[in-house]
Amino acid sequence: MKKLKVEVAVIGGGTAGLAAYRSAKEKTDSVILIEGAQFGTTCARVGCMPSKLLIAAAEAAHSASHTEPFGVFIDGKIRVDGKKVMQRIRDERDRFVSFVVEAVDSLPAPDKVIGNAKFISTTELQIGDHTIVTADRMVIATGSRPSYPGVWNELGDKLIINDDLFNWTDLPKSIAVFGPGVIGLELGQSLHRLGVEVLMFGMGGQVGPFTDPQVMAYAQKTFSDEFYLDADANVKNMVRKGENVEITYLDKQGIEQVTEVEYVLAATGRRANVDNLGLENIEIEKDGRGVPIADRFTMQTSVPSIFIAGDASNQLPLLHEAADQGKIAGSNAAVYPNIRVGLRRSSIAAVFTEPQLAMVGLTHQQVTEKYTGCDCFETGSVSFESQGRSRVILKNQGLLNIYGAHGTGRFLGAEMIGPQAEHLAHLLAWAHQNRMTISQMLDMPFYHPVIEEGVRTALRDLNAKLRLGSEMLNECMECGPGC
Ligand SMILES: Cc1cc2nc3c(=O)[nH]c(=O)nc-3n(C[C@H](O)[C@H](O)[C@H](O)COP(=O)(O)OP(=O)(O)OC[C@H]3O[C@@H](n4cnc5c(N)ncnc54)[C@H](O)[C@@H]3O)c2cc1C
Ligand SMILES: NC(=O)c1ccc[n+]([C@@H]2O[C@H](COP(=O)([O-])OP(=O)(O)OC[C@H]3O[C@@H](n4cnc5c(N)ncnc54)[C@H](O)[C@@H]3O)[C@@H](O)[C@H]2O)c1
Repeated sequence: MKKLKVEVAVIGGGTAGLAAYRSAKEKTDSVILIEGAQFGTTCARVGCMPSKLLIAAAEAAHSASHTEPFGVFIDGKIRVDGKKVMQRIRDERDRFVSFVVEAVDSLPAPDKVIGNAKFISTTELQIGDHTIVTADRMVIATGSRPSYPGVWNELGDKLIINDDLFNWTDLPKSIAVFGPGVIGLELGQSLHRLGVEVLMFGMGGQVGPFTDPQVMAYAQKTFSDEFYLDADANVKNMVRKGENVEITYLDKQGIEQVTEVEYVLAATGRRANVDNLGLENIEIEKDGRGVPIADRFTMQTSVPSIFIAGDASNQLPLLHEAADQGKIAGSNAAVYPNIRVGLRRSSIAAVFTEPQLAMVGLTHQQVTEKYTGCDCFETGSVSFESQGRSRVILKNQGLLNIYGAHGTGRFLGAEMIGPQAEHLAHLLAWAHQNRMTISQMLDMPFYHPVIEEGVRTALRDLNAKLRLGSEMLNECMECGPGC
């Protein structure tokens, strides 16, 4: 058994682990990075990037087949070549992965250890069956994996997760997607737009990441209008039938249906990779899901010398959060016990469906919990259905709800479904981090005709409800038509 002794050991070589390694390395040379499978990151290999590549192909197919309302006709058949679609996704994905792998290759060889890490004690790790690492401080950055009912494994290779989909060499004819959450919607809608027959089943009515019932209802209707989506499905049975899966379910009218699909995609949420880490060998405070509890400003767990970052922390499983948390955790592991609070940005999340979905700042649920009882907040809204620029480009679907505080007039948060929500969300997140009031946001420039004018309408609505600024005018003469 090889023995290594270091100041800082980072477990997991994904986005959070790499950020932790880099920031620890700025403070001490005695750092190792332990990777259990392969470098390249979840984001590049099976997450953010290949999913956006699939969405891009779907958008191309969808735009090409929706030109007629503009008076533009494509004579002849629009053909989706599944093999070519998947080839581009895999090629581009491999390119993104290669950049990460190249960066890892450039790190000093002695700093990298390959093998699964397990805690023996708070200062000792067993790596595979070959190395014992003694480290004064550790960072857990082991990511997450899909979580689904174990009984589905009986479907064998007909049950897939996101990782499998991006290795396809062709598109299937049909798929049942379980989980209309972020991953299910992005992948399910794309496959539908590429000509795959999609059935989507949810649980308890949840659609997307929303907590605002109005915005969620809008999303449910919008996606249900496009493909079969039952957000509170009653699936009676699911069995393998040769090369297909037979699903028996009650449809939305309560009538039993039996259908066959080529694949079942489990997109029913993710769980932190902390269950195989030997945490039972150390006394560390965990939440109900067995995830070490950590201070979100320092990423320190209840064992002062152990820090956690990225999806493993189960705080906000997003790429930029993994990078930020990794930086904080790595830096604090290096300077412990003189740990510092790291930069925590305003929260922002975007889902790349069409229409896009986004959340900024406090969610509706958080605002309601914090401000109910004192009648202290209001909601300003805009529908994108009549919004000028959105109508011009025929992307006029969506609803934006913005929350603001009485008295201070401060912008608290927003949830939205709508055109270019990824960009609107950034504007709003920057305003949120700058602690702007609704009036200050309204003092900012708005061009015409742009989708951002819709944000202005919601802000005006909100200010009127907060009884700040001028009364809401239904027809704003100076704004330009349809703003
Ligand atoms: C389909 C999909 C789409 C997504 N799209 C987006 C998006 O558009 N935008 C966005 O912000 N986020 C997106 N995400 C989320 C984002 O990918 C993750 O939040 C981010 O990649 C998490 O990084 P991480 O470093 O925590 O984990 P990872 O990158 O998974 O790294 C963890 C590493 O730890 C290793 N490991 C695990 N256990 C051990 C062990 N015991 N010992 C040693 N090593 C171990 C793993 O092999 C892995 O390499 C998406 C995720 C998915 C699945
Ligand atoms: N664009 C992005 O930023 C992006 C894209 C993909 C993933 N992600 C990250 O990955 C995380 C995980 O995404 P996810 O989609 O796996 O989880 P999720 O929590 O967003 O969605 C899971 C969905 O599955 C449903 N569900 C649970 N059990 C079910 C069952 N048995 N049958 C049917 N439905 C069931 C839930 O009600 C929920 O709607 C996200 O929270 C996000 O942080 C981000």
